[in-house]
Amino acid sequence: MTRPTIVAGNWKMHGNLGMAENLAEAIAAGASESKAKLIVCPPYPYLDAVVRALGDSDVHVGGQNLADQPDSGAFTGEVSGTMLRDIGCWHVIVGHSERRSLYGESNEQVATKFGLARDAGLVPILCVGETLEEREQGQMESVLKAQLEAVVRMHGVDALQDAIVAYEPVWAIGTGKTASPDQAQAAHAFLRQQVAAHNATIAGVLPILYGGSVKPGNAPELFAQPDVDGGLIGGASLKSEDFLAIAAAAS
Ligand SMILES: O=C(CO)COP(=O)(O)O
Repeated sequence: MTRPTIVAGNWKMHGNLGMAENLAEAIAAGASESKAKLIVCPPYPYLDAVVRALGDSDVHVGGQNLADQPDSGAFTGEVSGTMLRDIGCWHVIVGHSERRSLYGESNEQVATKFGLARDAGLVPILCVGETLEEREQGQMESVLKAQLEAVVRMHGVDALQDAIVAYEPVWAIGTGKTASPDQAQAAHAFLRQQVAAHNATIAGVLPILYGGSVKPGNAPELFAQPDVDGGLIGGASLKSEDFLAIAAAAS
């Protein structure tokens, strides 16, 4: 079964308007070389400028988060999936480990956001991953299962049909410590098996990206793993040359 190869950049809370526009323009200029589908996720205030800077390139834009409330209402400081779709986003990251750990998002809250993203017409990028402590205590599989199953329980496995999963081991995020290709493959295969237990067809076409200190140097061996369908890139997505080099590794 064929799955799309996807390389997504999570810019996190970095940059300024000029940097966001320049980065988007440089990525748009190099995107036609890439066989992988490219997505960039800038901070909220720069989304509109990045959508414009990308013009009619094939690069899609995503939010980094969305409200756990539908459409609109008295929710100061929040941004709904409908608003993201309205300004030209096609994707949104849900359940990034920084949201889970720094802002206390539970598996259920992440699952709620996942459903609202889909309702708004966005393709959610569901992040899952274990901490170092959980891995060392042999809990990797149970953590991944709980994070994934919260979504399936709330929305059914069909909700994974137009979705992306990103395996991001917390210990590899921003640490320079990448999962080995074998470690990534084992986690990705486990996640795919979990989905297959509900529906093998959906599992077969579900893109599962790896995230955590991906760089141009380590991307080829990670992306060569059979269940690794691309990457969710943090630090290296802030330099167009690095992001495009990673994209080339996924082609
Ligand atoms: O958190 C990440 C992407 O969402 C990964 O970040 P780094 O690539 O900086 O480790």
